[in-house]
Amino acid sequence: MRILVTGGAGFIGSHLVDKLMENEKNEVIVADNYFTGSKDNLKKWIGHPRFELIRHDVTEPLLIEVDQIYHLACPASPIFYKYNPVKTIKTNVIGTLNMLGLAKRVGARILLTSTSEVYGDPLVHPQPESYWGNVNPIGVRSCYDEGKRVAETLMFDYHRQHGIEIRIARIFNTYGPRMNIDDGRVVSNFIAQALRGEPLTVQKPGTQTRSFCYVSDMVDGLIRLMEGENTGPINIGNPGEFTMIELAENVKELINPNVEIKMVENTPDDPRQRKPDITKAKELLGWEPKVKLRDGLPLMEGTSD
Ligand SMILES: NC(=O)c1ccc[n+]([C@@H]2O[C@H](COP(=O)([O-])OP(=O)(O)OC[C@H]3O[C@@H](n4cnc5c(N)ncnc54)[C@H](O)[C@@H]3O)[C@@H](O)[C@H]2O)c1
Ligand SMILES: O=C(O)[C@H]1O[C@H](OP(=O)(O)OP(=O)(O)OC[C@H]2O[C@@H](n3ccc(=O)[nH]c3=O)[C@H](O)[C@@H]2O)[C@H](O)[C@@H](O)[C@@H]1O
Repeated sequence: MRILVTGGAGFIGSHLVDKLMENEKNEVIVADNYFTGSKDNLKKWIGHPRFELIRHDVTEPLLIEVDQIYHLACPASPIFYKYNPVKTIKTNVIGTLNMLGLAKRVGARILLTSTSEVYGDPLVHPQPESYWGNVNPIGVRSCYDEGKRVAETLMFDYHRQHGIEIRIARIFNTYGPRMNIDDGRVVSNFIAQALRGEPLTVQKPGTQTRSFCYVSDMVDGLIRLMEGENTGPINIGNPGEFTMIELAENVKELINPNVEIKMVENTPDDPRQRKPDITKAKELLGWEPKVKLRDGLPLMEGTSD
């Protein structure tokens, strides 16, 4: 099996590559432009005979021969996807179009890593896949959430029109080693702050919730979805729900009990609550997360691997 992983030099992508490389029948090709990812995340595979790394931007066509495509390429942290929003839209729309074109040409199965952000600031809680969402089409997050919604539409149109085999995962907040320590996402921020002895910056009101999935559980879910028979979309995430104040208290207790918790201003359109309904993943993929937040957080500490 020859497998392309776009965005494979990033956080989730590099853990996925590690897992795929464990199977000696797999050859893995990573295409990445290194915007938020790094070769360092893949250093143990560089030079391996079953591994290839290509510097490539998915907004440009890619002509290779593969059997499966895991399409992850896209900045995921809000500070990075808002940095150049037009580029984020191009990555989601033109990038997904190019990867679907590749899938069509070579007859490959393609999996898109969509996001819980397609539900916007959800009015239904927890969120099942049947919920169509509450998304601001013109806000500062729209390049990402509307971009992913169009990417999902493209996937289904290629499926219906051209018979492409598609899989869509709606990923909920994921954490683990190799997150960029300066990437602004809440778990990496709090851990970095706790290790430096700086106050943990809880954005107001602090009662907003998220559900955090450890990366090994995420990778397991993505591979099961790819190998299974269902197109999705399927939510992949951990249903344990925490307020940002609770998360800060957990990090304080587990990593550095001496740090303060400080309330700071928030950014526009921050979703107030988020928790996956994972009934479909349980029934169709036989998947549910194993790692609890309190067990996963200490695994982040001071490591790059
Ligand atoms: N981590 C999460 O909590 C989360 C949640 C929902 C969805 N997702 C999705 O999962 C995927 C991976 O997220 P992550 O957390 O590993 O993020 P990440 O930023 O660590 O990885 C993204 C990778 O894509 C690469 N990339 C970005 N734009 C590209 C382009 N135009 N061409 C080629 N490569 C490009 C980056 O360099 C990076 O290596 C993304 O599609 C993201 O939207 C992640
Ligand atoms: O899971 C998802 O679907 C999406 O979740 C995240 O987006 P978001 O939940 O906004 O992620 P964070 O930036 O980590 O923020 C989470 C919460 O923490 C808060 N926060 C963030 C940073 C901080 O220092 N303090 C803090 O309280 C934010 O206000 C927000 O309420 C990801 O970064 C997206 O890539 C992903 O698609």
